[in-house]
Amino acid sequence: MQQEAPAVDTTATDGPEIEIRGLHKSFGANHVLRGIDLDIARGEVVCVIGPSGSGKSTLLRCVNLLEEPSEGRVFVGGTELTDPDVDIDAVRRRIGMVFQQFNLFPHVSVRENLVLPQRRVLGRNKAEAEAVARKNLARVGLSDKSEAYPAQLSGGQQQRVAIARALSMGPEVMLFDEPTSALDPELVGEVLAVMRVLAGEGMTMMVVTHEMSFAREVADRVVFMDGGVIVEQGPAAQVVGDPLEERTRSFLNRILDPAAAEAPGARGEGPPAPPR
Ligand SMILES: Nc1ncnc2c1ncn2[C@@H]1O[C@H](COP(=O)(O)OP(=O)(O)OP(=O)(O)O)[C@@H](O)[C@H]1O
Repeated sequence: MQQEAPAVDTTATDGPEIEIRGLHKSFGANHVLRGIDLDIARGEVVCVIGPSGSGKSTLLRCVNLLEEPSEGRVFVGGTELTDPDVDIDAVRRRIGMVFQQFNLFPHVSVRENLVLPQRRVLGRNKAEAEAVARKNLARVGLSDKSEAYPAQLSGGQQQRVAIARALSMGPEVMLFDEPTSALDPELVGEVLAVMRVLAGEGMTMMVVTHEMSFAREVADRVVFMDGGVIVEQGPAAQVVGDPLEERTRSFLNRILDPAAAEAPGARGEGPPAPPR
């Protein structure tokens, strides 16, 4: 029987799980990524922050070749995605991606949203796909919604289904592109809680987010991008708490509104909201 890959394979490997070298991406005359070098270790959680248009989503999309880099190399688990001879579909299966929009199939149940991709893409039999679906719905706390349709769920629940769907494919790494940006504020926490559990399990994660609380509390490393380059990176306590670069500082000042931090009722610690 075909087994689902474990969330983390601690037996492998020496090199980084994600390796990005000299990555450039242009859309016509718009040179969006201007030489990105980034290594992400197995089990590491990296948050990518930066102003709108700085190239964060494009970077993420280049990591699973939803966008084709104009120049540079990308490796996942030691396999070069940018090698023209690579079986890109096979490599992509090792990479789970969660978007701002959940993109669930609206006309089938939650359970079938998890089962169908496993059957179509991985060729799993029905019983096995159902078992994996059950396991991953439990993992995101939605076992009781298995027979519901997406429209019957809240946005937070739909995003948790989208995460469970990605996990059902047994990925080695998970990419999150602003996974909470489309959610009402009261629903953000439940999605972050699921991501926090995954991080605790040792999943390799690359997360584009404006959620500074998540970056501070969960990320092993924060990468600040501006103008298509990495301006600075390091532990969240440094990059978010005490940035070295003026560009990082002014970005953080813009999003972490000091007025809100000092508002009556604020406790003076942790990031104010909004933005989160
Ligand atoms: N498919 C595309 N075709 C043309 N231009 C694109 C495409 N995707 C992104 N861009 C451009 O690339 C630039 C960077 O966009 P990107 O979405 O990567 O930035 P971002 O940092 O993720 O911004 P945001 O925080 O607003 O999502 C923008 O100027 C955008 O218009």
